[in-house]
Amino acid sequence: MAETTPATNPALLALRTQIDAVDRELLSLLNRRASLAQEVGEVKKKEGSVAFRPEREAQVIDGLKAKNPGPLHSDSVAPIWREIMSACRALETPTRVAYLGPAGTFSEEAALGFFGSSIVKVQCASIDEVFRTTSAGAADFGVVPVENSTEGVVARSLDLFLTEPLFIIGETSLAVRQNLLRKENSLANVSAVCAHPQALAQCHGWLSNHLPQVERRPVSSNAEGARLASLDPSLAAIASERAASEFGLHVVGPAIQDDPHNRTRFAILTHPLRHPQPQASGHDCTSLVVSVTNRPGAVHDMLVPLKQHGVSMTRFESRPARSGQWEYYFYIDIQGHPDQPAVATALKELRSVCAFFKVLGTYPIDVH
Ligand SMILES: O=C(O)C(=O)C[C@]1(C(=O)O)C=C[C@@H](O)C=C1
Repeated sequence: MAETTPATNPALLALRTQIDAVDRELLSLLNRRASLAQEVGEVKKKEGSVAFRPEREAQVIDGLKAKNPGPLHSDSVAPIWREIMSACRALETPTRVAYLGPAGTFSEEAALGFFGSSIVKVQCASIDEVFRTTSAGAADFGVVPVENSTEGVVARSLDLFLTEPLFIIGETSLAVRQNLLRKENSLANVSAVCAHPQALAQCHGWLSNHLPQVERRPVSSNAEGARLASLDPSLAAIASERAASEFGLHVVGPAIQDDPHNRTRFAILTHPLRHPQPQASGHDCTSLVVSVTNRPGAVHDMLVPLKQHGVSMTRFESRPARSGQWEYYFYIDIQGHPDQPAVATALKELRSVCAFFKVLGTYPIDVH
């Protein structure tokens, strides 16, 4: 049974006294760290440089994970230090982050996971608005989904990378657990299931088995679906547990995604005039979008420079170029940073064989 009276066990009391002392030491150390970050902020202001350094944050976390003696689990190191650095960064300058809202979306979870919770949240109504808000400078950074392990690419994000003047400075990925949420604690008499089209697709099998006759209603985000379900008891929504508590809904179907390993990858965007490209962290990725003229062997030729210079490719996606000529844009991720001579040479040679070539960004590989 849960403990309801004050603890009297002397061993427990003694241990808690020690924990209190350690916490006070930690607080004092954290404040020392925060003062140093404030001084770093002053130095950066004088030299006119930016506060957020994704490569430095990645190195801090990588370094601590490598030296962690335990018993603290290594997976706990990244979230703890992300929060510490988020709080320290907020003392240097506010970080305004745009993402697909409202509160409770997976995009919000990704934004908080990447930047920590000491941010200014800028909630947007669509992926287009995240790009526009970040381009216009109403947010310093934007967080957009780019790929889901069940459903594939998020086409709108990839298309906007082509036209918007933003570049990628980071990535983060989330395990996506979808749940059926309702105001009533029952699966009976559901008139429609409201969710983002990606979520409806990720739960296709479960919906076909459990609610075969029920309308599937696409809405702008899962959290918007949850908001609608909180207003109309006949509706159900597919969304996160966070959204359930945000909108006071019951989880009537937990983990209903067809793939138990369902993950979504997000890109962190910024404007090149407001933020420089991150410096090399030692574990970096470079994202590009290219096209080649439609001739036999063109795609093969395009990849030869990567092979010749030993640069490994971790992603290769195609999207129709909408020219009506069966032409495609290829979204490519390679490992490495253009500061590395082999990467720089491979990119130079690749550019020379492409009809279109744009570097979308260079950034530290996700260290969660
Ligand atoms: O090292 C810096 O440049 C800092 O500003 C300090 C710090 C940190 O708290 O460690 C905070 C923000 C930056 O994004 C990187 C690291």
